[in-house]
Amino acid sequence: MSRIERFLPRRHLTQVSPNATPAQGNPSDLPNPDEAPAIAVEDLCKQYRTHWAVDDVNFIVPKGWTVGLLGGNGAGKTTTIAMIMGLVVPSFGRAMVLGHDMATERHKVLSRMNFESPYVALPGRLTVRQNLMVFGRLYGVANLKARIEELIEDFELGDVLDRVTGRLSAGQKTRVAVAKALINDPEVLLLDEPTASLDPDRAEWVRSRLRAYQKRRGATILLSSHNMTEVEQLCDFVVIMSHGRVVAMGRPRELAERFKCRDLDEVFIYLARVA
Ligand SMILES: Nc1ncnc2c1ncn2[C@@H]1O[C@H](COP(=O)(O)OP(=O)(O)OP(=O)(O)O)[C@@H](O)[C@H]1O
Repeated sequence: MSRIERFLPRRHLTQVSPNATPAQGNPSDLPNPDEAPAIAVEDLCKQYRTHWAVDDVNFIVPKGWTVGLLGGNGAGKTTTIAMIMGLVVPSFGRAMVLGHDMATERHKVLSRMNFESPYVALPGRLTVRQNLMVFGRLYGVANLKARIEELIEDFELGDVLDRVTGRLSAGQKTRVAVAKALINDPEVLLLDEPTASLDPDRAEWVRSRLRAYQKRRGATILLSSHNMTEVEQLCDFVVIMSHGRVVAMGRPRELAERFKCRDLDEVFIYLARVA
């Protein structure tokens, strides 16, 4: 049995096939079934009092893939991501990143990963430049000044660099937060609704920056989003959750065919009503 098959969910639909190709990649980008996935979520559960926020979730994210974690409000996406980051300890099961159990060994892997969410604010009283310096030092970035200069150029931060972060517009804060998330050139990037507060034009701009980063770095991205068009554009594969459980997995187009829907939007609405 290959490593990928070991992570097959017990009850739910298609897992990433070892013969699959990332949609955004090229045919040589087959996931190696014997290579450890970048992220492996195994029998993951989180109980809050009597409520199971995450209930026996299994999936993998092969190296270099972009996987979307979808589901309605309260489905368990943020709790799953928090366990993958090692911020919430699972009640049962484990979340592995680059071969390390995040509940016990996150110190070994934190410098190789990063996170962005518009709901997690950067320190508001620091200027943008100070925030980038602080997070760069926390992540132990070598040649930090040069890395910050690259990010200023990539994310067009020159005009806000010496402004206090807390007083920026939502769109400007998102640009800074994505730049912060890339400061350590992460191999694994977790994004919780990265474009939630942006207008369509800015959202597309951020997606283009993320695509460029993923391509240059070969990074692995796990992305939660309520924007199905965004997911179709960015993701090779999606995992859909409802009430703490995985209810469907597959490539966006395959899922639409499987559920006889026109697109992922319709799949989402269908599963939200029946799952
Ligand atoms: N710290 C907590 N204490 C108690 N219950 C919690 C806690 N965190 C999350 N929950 C509950 O767990 C469930 C899953 O929440 P979670 O935030 O993971 O969902 P989500 O899929 O990210 O939702 P949304 O799309 O609305 O952000 C919800 O019912 C929520 O109320």
